[in-house]
Formats: sequence, structure tokens, C-alpha cells
Amino acid sequence: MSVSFPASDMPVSPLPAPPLPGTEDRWALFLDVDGTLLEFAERPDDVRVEPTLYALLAELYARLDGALALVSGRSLGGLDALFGSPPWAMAGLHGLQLRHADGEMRETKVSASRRTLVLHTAEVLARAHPGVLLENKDMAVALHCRSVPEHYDTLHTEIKRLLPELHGYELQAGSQVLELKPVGMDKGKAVAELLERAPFAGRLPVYLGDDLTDEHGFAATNLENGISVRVGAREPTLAQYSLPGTSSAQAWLFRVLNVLKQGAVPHAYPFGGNA
Ligand SMILES: O=P(O)(O)OC[C@H]1O[C@H](O[C@H]2O[C@H](CO)[C@@H](O)[C@H](O)[C@H]2O)[C@H](O)[C@@H](O)[C@@H]1O
Repeated sequence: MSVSFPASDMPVSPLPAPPLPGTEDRWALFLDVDGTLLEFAERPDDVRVEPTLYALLAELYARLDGALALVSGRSLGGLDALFGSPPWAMAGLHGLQLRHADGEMRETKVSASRRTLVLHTAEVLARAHPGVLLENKDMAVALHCRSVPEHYDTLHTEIKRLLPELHGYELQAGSQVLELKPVGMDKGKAVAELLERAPFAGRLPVYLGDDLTDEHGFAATNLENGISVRVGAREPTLAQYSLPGTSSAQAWLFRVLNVLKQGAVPHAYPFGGNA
């Protein structure tokens, strides 16, 4: 799916907060992880899922009859480790890996020689830029610049120069991260694939995300007349609604849960943040 933005010199109007579900609405929630549910940390392994967040997601999952999915750049294995092998559907590596609600899995196949070449290239780049952290996700490799943001632009240029040698791979830029991943999948395609099957089919997609990679998810959601929600302030965006940060996203999800439970909107979120 190609994602096109409004011209960057167009004035950007502030986006409204997302609505809450009406009593007749049947929502399907698609949730990005880092920067949306979890605040960014210095290193990928530094983040934790608090029991309150897990409980919130588990209750939403139950109230939505299972129509909740994580849609992440992390691998399925990484998501399982982080969330404790949750029962809900998950798209990992930007949709290159997918575990459906019924547990069925599919994964893009990449030859071992291709993966080795890409990993070797990323290792050379990381060594040349001290402080850049290499995250090996097997078929994809991320180079993190959060500790050394000054390396981001040169690394970006160097990766683009090397890409023609890495057949079948593309560059996915993100928040202080540059990732080499196999072509062919993005988060929008993952959302579309999930929407074809139970329990997502026939429901209204509601997508929360913060990063460039989530723009594919917003585009797929908008195509279905769903609700696309940017978390944070990254521009430009195809999202129709916005929440200021991760605690606001959690607070808004808590209000959604309460509407689903009782048809009533509570006044305060007990764990901090405002929706
Ligand atoms: O699609 P997401 O669920 O948002 O995953 C995107 C990437 O998230 C992780 O990296 C980001 O979060 C780290 C922890 O806060 C942070 O240290 C890093 O700078 C961020 O880019 C993850 O490590 C990547 O594999 C994901 O692609």
C-alpha cells in the first residue's frame, strides 16, 4: 500500500481526541507497542509491561470478543517475552510475522544467506558508528541511534547507498531507529489481513500508533472508514485523531473499556494520565 501525505508546507491543523464507542459500535483495536502503549526507553530491552497495562489489554480483549491485536516492529518472540505470551493476535516485524486470533501463524521466508548478508552489513555499519545499538531480529535488523542521535542522518545515507546490494530488503525508518527488513509487508497489510478473519471481520478498525511505520496502519484503517489515532505529535500524518502520549493513550483505552463494560464514561483513570 503506498502512503502519500499532504504537502509538508501545508498548514497542519490540530487533530481532535478520538471518540469513544457508541453502544451499537463493534470495534476492533489495533495497537502499536513502543511509543504508543509503552514510553520509549534508552534500549529495546529496558521496557516493561506493567500489570495494570496487561490487565487493561486483557479486559479489552475479552470485551471485544478477541478483536484486539498488537501491531509492532518487534518480533513475535520479542512481543511474547514482553507481554508474557498473551492470547491476542499479534503482527510482528511490521507484519512479516503474523499470529492470528486462533493461533495460526504465518511468516515471510528469507534465505539464511540473505539474512547473514544483511546482518553482516548492519554489524559493519554499527562498528563504524560507535554508540549505535544493533538489534538482531533474525530476518530484520535494527540500528538504534537513541543514545547517539547525531549518527542518524549519516547512517541513513549510508544504508540508502548500500540498499541496492541487499536484494529483497528495504529501509524502514522509525523513532531513532533505522531498520533493514524484507520487502513485501507493512503494518497496513497486516491490519487488512487480520480484518479478513474472525474475530476482526465485520468490525470497525481502530488503530493507535506513533511512528512512521504506523502510517501504513492509519491508511488501511482510513480505507475501512475506521478510526486512526496518532499518539504523540509526529507530522505529517494520515491519522484523523490524536492523543498526546502513551499515558493519554492508556487513559483513553481505559475509558473505552468502561464504555464497553457499562456504557458509562468514568471521570478519572486510576493509573495516571489524561485522555
Ligand atoms: O512498532 P513498534 O511496536 O513501535 O516497534 C518499533 C520498534 O520498537 C523498539 O524500538 C523502539 O523502542 C525502544 C524501547 O523504547 C527504543 O530504545 C528504540 O529507540 C525505539 O526505536 C524495538 O526495539 C524495535 O525492534 C521496533 O522496530
